[in-house]
Amino acid sequence: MVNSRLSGFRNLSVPERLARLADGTALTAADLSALAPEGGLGLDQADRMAENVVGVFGVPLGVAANFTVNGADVLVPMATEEPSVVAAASNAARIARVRGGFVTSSSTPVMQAQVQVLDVADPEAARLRLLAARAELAGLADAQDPRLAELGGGVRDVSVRVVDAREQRYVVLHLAVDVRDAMGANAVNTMAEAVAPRVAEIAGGRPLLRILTNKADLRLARAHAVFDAEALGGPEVVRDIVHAAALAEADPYRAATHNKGIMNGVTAVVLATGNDTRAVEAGAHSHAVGPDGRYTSLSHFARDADGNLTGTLELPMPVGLVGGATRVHPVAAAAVRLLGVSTAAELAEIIAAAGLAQNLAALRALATEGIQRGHMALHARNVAVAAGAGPEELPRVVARMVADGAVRGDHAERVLAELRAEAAR
Ligand SMILES: CC(C)(COP(=O)([O-])OP(=O)([O-])OC[C@H]1O[C@@H](n2cnc3c(N)ncnc32)[C@H](O)[C@@H]1OP(=O)([O-])[O-])[C@@H](O)C(=O)NCCC(=O)NCCSC(=O)C[C@@](C)(O)CC(=O)[O-]
Ligand SMILES: NC(=O)C1=CN([C@@H]2O[C@H](COP(=O)(O)OP(=O)(O)OC[C@H]3O[C@@H](n4cnc5c(N)ncnc54)[C@H](OP(=O)(O)O)[C@@H]3O)[C@@H](O)[C@H]2O)C=CC1
Repeated sequence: MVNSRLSGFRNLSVPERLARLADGTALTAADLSALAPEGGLGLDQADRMAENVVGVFGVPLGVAANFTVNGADVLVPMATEEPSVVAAASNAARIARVRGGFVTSSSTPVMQAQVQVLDVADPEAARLRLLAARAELAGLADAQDPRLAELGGGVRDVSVRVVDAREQRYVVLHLAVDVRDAMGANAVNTMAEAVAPRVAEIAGGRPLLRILTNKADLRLARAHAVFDAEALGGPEVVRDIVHAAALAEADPYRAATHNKGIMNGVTAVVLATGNDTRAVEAGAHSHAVGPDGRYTSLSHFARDADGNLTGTLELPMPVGLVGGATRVHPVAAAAVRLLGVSTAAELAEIIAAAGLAQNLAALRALATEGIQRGHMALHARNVAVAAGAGPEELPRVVARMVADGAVRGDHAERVLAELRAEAAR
């Protein structure tokens, strides 16, 4: 079993970190070479994944430490260009660990496709006719993907809505499909296109859009954790994190930033595993709109009877282990093996835990010393490089900027000039 408590991991060199991962995880030799600087996505592979390819864009892949999810330790791969994200996730997971880590759950992996029908004379009557034809439509859809049915997936429901829009009243049929371990977009889109002519015939109209909805509200992942008051810094910190979360619930201006903090964690794991970041982002933000139409926070924090902080997060999580780039991209395949997950549901739940961890780390920083100290100390490396610091100069420029409390390009240039003048003397 993996021990995610990687003490001192940050102080190792990259090859030392890789050697540490090789020991005690399911990573293969091929995975390790895919993670090495000269490994990864080759141009040939890249050329098959997208169009007009001229190169490969690298993004740092980090490993968040300290995660315990449902009683088992897990190492969480995160692909992100943003400094302090991996540190913050590890930091919050370390705090969550004190009280057992994250407890997660998820719904059945059901994605939905929509079929829009236009020019229907009596939309309400058409709705009832389509509902009466549910079994026929489900059978037609299932016939498109016999493999999915063999794997225990397939159509779970057929529903019909009448949508009053600017142009007219549309009949919109939904196919709800259990897509098992796929993200499922291609699978449900194929089904939607296949049933559309028959749907239009029954409704007495013209079919138009036949596409999945990214409001994947039937495919939810949830994470919960108790954060120990003392480990957080005391009862005042718990109190102020609750106030910070309350503002996010009430104010869309704050909610957008609060949710961006959650997505710092979510998107990094989604990208690392080769999943569709846009689909997950779209699902998350649509889920953040409550029944009253207001945009609010995806997570909730409260003080429990013992004075500790409890945090919960629920969001759509359309991610897969098959299809898309998940198996094609060698680094994504390595990331999945590092996680040790064998179902899309397990992956979805770990991503929810990473989102909650990220959110807690940011809120704790914001409710105490502010974001700049921890975040800017790590961002300082980028500022120093942009100012022209070489590898030898980097640690000294970073240390001076942090000590001076001035992590800025102009200050980096000044420090660099001073260091070079000193060296020339
Ligand atoms: C940055 C820290 C973690 C420093 O926090 P610290 O208290 O100085 O950290 P520490 O040195 O005491 O270390 C504590 C643990 O954090 C991890 N850790 C600590 N440093 C590193 C590192 N360099 N590399 C790898 N791991 C690191 C590591 O796990 C370590 O445990 P240990 O290994 O020592 O037992 C803290 O200040 C923090 O969590 N800040 C939040 C940062 C954050 O949220 N960044 C995201 C970017 S800001 C943003 O985009 C979103 C936002 C903030 O606007 C969202 C919102 O408004 O809600
Ligand atoms: N709006 C959006 O979000 C859209 C997203 N996309 C893209 O669609 C892609 C994801 O589509 P997706 O349908 O997941 O990909 P694929 O069609 O590549 O993979 C799904 C297929 O894999 C096969 N399969 C094998 N093993 C399993 C298993 N254990 N569980 C489930 N299926 C299995 C199934 O049938 P079989 O063997 O017959 O293939 C299934 O239909 C992503 O690249 C995404 O970016 C596309 C359009 C729109």
